[in-house]
Amino acid sequence: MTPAVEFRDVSVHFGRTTALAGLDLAVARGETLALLGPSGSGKSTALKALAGFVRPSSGRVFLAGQDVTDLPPHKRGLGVVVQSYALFPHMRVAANVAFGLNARRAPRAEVASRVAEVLDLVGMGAYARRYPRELSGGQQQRVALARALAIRPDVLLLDEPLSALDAALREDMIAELLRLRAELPDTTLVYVTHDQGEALALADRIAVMRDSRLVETGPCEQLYRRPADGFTASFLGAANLIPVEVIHDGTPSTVRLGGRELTAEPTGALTPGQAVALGVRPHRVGVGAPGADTLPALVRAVQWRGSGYRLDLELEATGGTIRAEVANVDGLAVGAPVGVSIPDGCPLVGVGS
Ligand SMILES: Nc1ncnc2c1ncn2[C@@H]1O[C@H](COP(=O)(O)OP(=O)(O)OP(=O)(O)O)[C@@H](O)[C@H]1O
Repeated sequence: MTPAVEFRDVSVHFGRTTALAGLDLAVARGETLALLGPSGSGKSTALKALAGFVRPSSGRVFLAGQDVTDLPPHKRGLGVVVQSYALFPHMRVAANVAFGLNARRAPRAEVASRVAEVLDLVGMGAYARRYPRELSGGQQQRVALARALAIRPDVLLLDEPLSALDAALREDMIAELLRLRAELPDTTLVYVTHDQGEALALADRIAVMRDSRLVETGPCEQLYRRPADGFTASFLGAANLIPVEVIHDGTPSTVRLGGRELTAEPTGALTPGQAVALGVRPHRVGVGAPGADTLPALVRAVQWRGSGYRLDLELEATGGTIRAEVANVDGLAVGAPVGVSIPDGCPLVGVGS
């Protein structure tokens, strides 16, 4: 089926800065794709190239199979929501939401009913007569969402829509967006965020970006559980990347870590003897008394995080430091020797990429 959105080898340069390098990416109709990456990785540039706010230096952008690279933003029929709400301060909520419809010269009665409909959809039906300054940040963002939805876009672009909101409101808005998502099953969503929690909660698929490039893309659960790339593993879930040696390639594979053998899930081709990294999330690292079955380590730092403790542990086998999250530390202090256990079945990352 023709993708709703497609980037074909899209690059964007600003002077000598490469903001986006050779992006190839397709998004299916009705799919929610999160573009996830750290600050400056090129996510917003990709979204702007799609919206028509920046022109690709090379490559083409397609919407429903149509090459829109040369079309101005208002001819692309997209809904766009940005971080800063960008509502018109001198217009009431209803007029803000009606803006795109009026610009398209929609009949007055249709505008009125459509405005009421989308305000209800985002739970803001009672606020039509207010001015933006009379609304909270979360309410303003809902209005911005209603304004983007008013034109019934096939594709909705959201650029860090929750980043101006406080943590509690952000949680509410994620729930709200999920509800909205269920009501608009055919609308394609492209969601830019640097927050892995938001991406995992909202997206069907995540595209991980780093240094202007697409690193890896896949369904959320696959990227979280079996990331092929070390950057994905550490960015999505803060995995420790522990150097290990391949002993036996297969599914599962066997690797050696500090004289111990573990089974691990390969995410690419392996050869015995190869040095690779095991991706182990902090909550899967076991910490206890030193013993024959464990890897010797020293506690380098202890932080209380409310719900538990975060430990930095120096592994004797590698000399490197790994992070663990445990419920309690029972008197463990900095400098104490401990025994670390790593479960079988962690993914081998950075293989073949
Ligand atoms: N108009 C511009 N002129 C010059 N450089 C730019 C411009 N816009 C973006 N860049 C640069 O391009 C790179 C990618 O920027 P982009 O805004 O796409 O990143 P991002 O991943 O969206 O980051 P953030 O999460 O901080 O918004 C950065 O190095 C940025 O400084």
